[in-house]
Amino acid sequence: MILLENVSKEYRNGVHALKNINLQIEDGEFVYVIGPTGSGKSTLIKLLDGEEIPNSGTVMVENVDVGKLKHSRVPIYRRNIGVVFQDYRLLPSLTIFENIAFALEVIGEDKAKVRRRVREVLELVSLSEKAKAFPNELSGGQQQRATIGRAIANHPKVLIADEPTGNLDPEKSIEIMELLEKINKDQNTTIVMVTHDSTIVDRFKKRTIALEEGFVVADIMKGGYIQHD
Ligand SMILES: Nc1ncnc2c1ncn2[C@@H]1O[C@H](COP(=O)(O)OP(=O)(O)OP(=O)(O)O)[C@@H](O)[C@H]1O
Repeated sequence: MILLENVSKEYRNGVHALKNINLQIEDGEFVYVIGPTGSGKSTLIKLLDGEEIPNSGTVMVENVDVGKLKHSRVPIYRRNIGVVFQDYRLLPSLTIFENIAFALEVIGEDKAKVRRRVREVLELVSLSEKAKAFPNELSGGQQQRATIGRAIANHPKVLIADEPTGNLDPEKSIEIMELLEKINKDQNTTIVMVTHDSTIVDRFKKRTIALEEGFVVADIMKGGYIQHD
């Protein structure tokens, strides 16, 4: 479960990016976070993945008080959540197989187990044929599928995605959404996805949290309002 209680974030330059956010996201939910530019969406993601800490309030992810994590514990915490960005962030000098394997090797998994899991993940994201290719030999959609594969390799209970379809054309965006839905359904992975893409939000209906100027202004459950701050 993800729980934010009275969370505020003010950057050092005085910008109040998030103001008194209260949110609860249950295990296995698939939630969009939408809102205009500068409304605080990425800041919310950064609080969830431990990149930023709140000035006040509590951010709990799977019983971890993320805002109170020691700096040195953040990488360890991140191993148990998957993160996907708009710009893929694959390591260019490693093959797709190695990129996914790397995520498991750093947590000390043994080699045979890593190989088995990477093959499984490549199959799931439909990239088995691209195992030996390098990121720059893949299309944007394929690179994003590889990134998703890397993010879920360690069976995270939570997957956080910041504009995962932001660089893709509509057809490829649909493919990515279908993959995320499959992960959400088959593995019961909780997914929090920031998006600007209203076509996707309209087509794949899900709970939608809307931010404006750092406030949650709507929390819409597949079409019906459930909360308005
Ligand atoms: N590291 C930072 N230091 C100072 N201010 C920041 C920092 N990161 C974000 N901000 C400010 O905080 C506010 C919220 O930014 P945030 O990136 O969370 O918005 P966003 O909704 O993700 O926007 P976009 O849709 O453009 O990505 C903005 O006013 C932004 O300028």
